[in-house]
Amino acid sequence: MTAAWTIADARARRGRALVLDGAALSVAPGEVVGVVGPNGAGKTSLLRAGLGLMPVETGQARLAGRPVGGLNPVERARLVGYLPQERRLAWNLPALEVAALGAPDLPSSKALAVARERLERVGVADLAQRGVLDMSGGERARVLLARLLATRAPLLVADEPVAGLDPDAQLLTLDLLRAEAAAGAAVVVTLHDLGLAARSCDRILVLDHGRVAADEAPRQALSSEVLAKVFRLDGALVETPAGLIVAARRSGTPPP
Ligand SMILES: Nc1ncnc2c1ncn2[C@@H]1O[C@H](COP(=O)(O)OP(=O)(O)OP(=O)(O)O)[C@@H](O)[C@H]1O
Repeated sequence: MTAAWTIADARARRGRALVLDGAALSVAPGEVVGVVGPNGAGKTSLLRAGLGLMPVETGQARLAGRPVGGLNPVERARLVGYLPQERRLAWNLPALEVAALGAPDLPSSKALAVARERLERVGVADLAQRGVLDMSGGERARVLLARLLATRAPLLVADEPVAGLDPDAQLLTLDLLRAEAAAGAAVVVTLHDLGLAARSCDRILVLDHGRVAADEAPRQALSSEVLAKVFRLDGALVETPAGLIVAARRSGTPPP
């Protein structure tokens, strides 16, 4: 099966600093890949480089087997829906219209119908007519998730989609992304909650200083060794009735 997205040997700088140092990623249809790593590890840079949104010194990125650099914006938008980390919005459009921006390929009435359904899925149908700048941060984040889901793209890339969301909305977000994967999409999501990543992702890519420290099933990727080396945590994945969680304390600190 052709991978939905591959990035190989990505090397990139921000200013003079090397922020990607040979990083790689691949995701197949039906798969949810979590990208984790400490602040500044290069997660956003990897996504942006792989989508052709940031220059690279070396590296090859392909969407559905096609080099990203050779795609025009319309072709790229058909292949991937992207939720950037920065939730910046300039215009105070109603939530419904913002969500409908995810479906520019559809006639307006159909795009609005898709948008309405996605707003329902993310639990903010009652805010459909509210301006997105007149909402709480978490409500706005849900509207932007609805916009991502409205793309119906075969690859969904979400950069910290649960930031600022309440616990129920965090779990709902991952459930919705998992449902997209079950329906055949490839999903890549960056997360800081390692337990949520372990419970929700088929595979976890751990980035450390722009390099891949692990790219495996959650139990292997988030081993105690990786938690110590990459995250400077003394900890372990623990099975609970609700699934895996990470129990950890900062390395070198005494138990409570
Ligand atoms: N606009 C920028 N200009 C200069 N350096 C930048 C810029 N954005 C990011 N960087 C640097 O690039 C490196 C990687 O940043 P990146 O945003 O990819 O990390 P991240 O893993 O997504 O971090 P976080 O978890 O904090 O969101 C960091 O060292 C960061 O300081």
